[in-house]
Amino acid sequence: MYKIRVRKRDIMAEKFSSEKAFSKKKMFATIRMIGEGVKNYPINFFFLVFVNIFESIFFSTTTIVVREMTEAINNTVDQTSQFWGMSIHWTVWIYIGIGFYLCLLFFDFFTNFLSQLFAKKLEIHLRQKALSHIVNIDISYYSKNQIGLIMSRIINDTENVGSAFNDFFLNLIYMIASMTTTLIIMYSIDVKLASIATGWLFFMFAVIWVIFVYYRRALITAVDVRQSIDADITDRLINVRLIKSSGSEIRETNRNIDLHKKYDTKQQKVIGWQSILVVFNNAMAWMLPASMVMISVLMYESVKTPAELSVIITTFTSASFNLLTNLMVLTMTMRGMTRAANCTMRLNYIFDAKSIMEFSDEPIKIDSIDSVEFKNVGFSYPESPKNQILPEINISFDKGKSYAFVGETGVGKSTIAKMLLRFYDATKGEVLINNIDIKKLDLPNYLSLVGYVEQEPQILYGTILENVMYGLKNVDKKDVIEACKKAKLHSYIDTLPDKYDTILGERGFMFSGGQKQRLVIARLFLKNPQLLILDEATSALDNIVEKEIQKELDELMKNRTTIVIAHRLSTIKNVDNIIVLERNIGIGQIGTFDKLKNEPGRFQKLYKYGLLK
Ligand SMILES: Nc1ncnc2c1ncn2[C@@H]1O[C@H](COP(=O)(O)OP(=O)(O)OP(=O)(O)O)[C@@H](O)[C@H]1O
Repeated sequence: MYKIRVRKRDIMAEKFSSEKAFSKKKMFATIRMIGEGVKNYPINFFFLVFVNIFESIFFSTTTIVVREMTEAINNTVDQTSQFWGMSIHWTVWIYIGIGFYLCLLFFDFFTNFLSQLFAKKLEIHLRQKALSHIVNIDISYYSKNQIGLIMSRIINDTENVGSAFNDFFLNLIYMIASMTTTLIIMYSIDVKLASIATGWLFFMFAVIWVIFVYYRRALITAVDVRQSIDADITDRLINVRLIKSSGSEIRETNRNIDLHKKYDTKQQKVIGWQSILVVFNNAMAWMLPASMVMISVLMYESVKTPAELSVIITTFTSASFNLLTNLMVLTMTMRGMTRAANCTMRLNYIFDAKSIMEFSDEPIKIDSIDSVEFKNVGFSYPESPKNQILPEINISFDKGKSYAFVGETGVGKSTIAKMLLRFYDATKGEVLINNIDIKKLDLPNYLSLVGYVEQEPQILYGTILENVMYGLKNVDKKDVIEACKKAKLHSYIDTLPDKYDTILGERGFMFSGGQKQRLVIARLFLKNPQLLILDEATSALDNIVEKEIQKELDELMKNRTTIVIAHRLSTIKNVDNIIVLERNIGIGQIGTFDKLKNEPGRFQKLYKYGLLK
């Protein structure tokens, strides 16, 4: 029994504009994402937390050193202070202070080192996870989502989650440890003054929180605009031929300037809120120590000796500086939290996208393709489920025979190829390979027996050798040369200075259409597939090149089950069976070329009106 695991029947498209509201769900999602880093790199993380806590405690205890030193200096008898039953001279306090300072530097170095390391590891982990997710997801995801937007998110948001983690999590730990230590010290010295400082802190925290609500929204909007520009740029670069061939360079440049104007406006808002925050922090930074001095004098001038008063004033001024540093840290924490939450939300648009395909838990491997059958197959694209492309279709393809699908444009010929490659599953009925539902097969194993040539050959940036070998195991250069000879490409490659090591540009820019087709054909000679699918493989070529390529294809087709999707007469003339697809009917006619040519029906019309060229 083979179980079919049904995944969520829901294609989630990437969102172009992110949700603005902050929610608990998003916060937990952020923590979960950082948690993935913790799970994968626990030693790095725990050392980091450890040194960070120590750094913050060392920083806060400087207040004690300041207080003890002031007390010792004010002690006119022997210039010592009493600390935990010991009399310590003020000069010794200087050495202790230097010791604390050096420890602080030591911990500061390791906090920085380990935090950067953790952030980068988290970034790499998320990049790999995102890439693995988007190559595994089914092809319909790409009909709804812009490549540029996905790329922008993978590149920027994974990096930002890492750095935002440093801002958020480390500063949070630092702040909690340091603020707690400072407040404990303050309360142990003077409860009233410590309470006033605490009240002050709460007030500042409330104001900073409000500012952050607006800052977050402005930031989300600005990043949305930038990412949609990134997506737009990628799209234009992919289609640079269109820009060049239509002379649209200036129009494109101006369009880009306009798009960036919008980004500029949105960024001004973000910068505005950031500046308000800085001014507020600075205003408070000046006021708190001054207020502490004034309040200390007003409260204690008449009840304490000048020496006691000077100890209180120095200690509280030093402590309030520590608190203010913590407040700066709080701002960074909140900024980090904002960025981390925003990036997580956008990355989750990618991670939450579910595949709509059904995969068997125990996929079946096959050694050969002996039969191919469409049994009661009906199909609508998941992207537009109401539009039925193929009504019920029944047909079987015999081993070693060739078949050609013909029909008007948009009737669903390429859809047949897409189902055989399992880009899509039939909405109704079954596609059977060796009488097994294609859904139950081990897909990589099945596809290793299938060869596919399409109108626009897929060429990757890399050498000719890498491109011919792509997706194949256990092949060497000798085999590649042999295959290129069969595809009549070798003599051309031989004229290139770097021969098989010649780098083909992006999507094979360096090759002509015919050469690209030949490269794909060479790949298939090398692969030696049992099922060959030719989807309008020669329709983009001129007649002369097409004739040459067709010879190579005929050679490739020999004794292989071949399914051709065709527009050209020359492609289908020699196939064993022609299948005529008709809209809303499905298969209208089947027969050899000679039979259908002489039989009244759709095929004769296509033939007579020259629709098959
Ligand atoms: N991803 C998709 N989502 C929704 N509809 C689609 C999708 N891909 C194709 N279609 C529609 O499905 C129909 C059949 O497309 P298909 O590419 O199979 O036609 P075809 O017969 O090969 O056409 P042509 O001869 O022009 O290449 C078309 O109407 C097309 O618009």
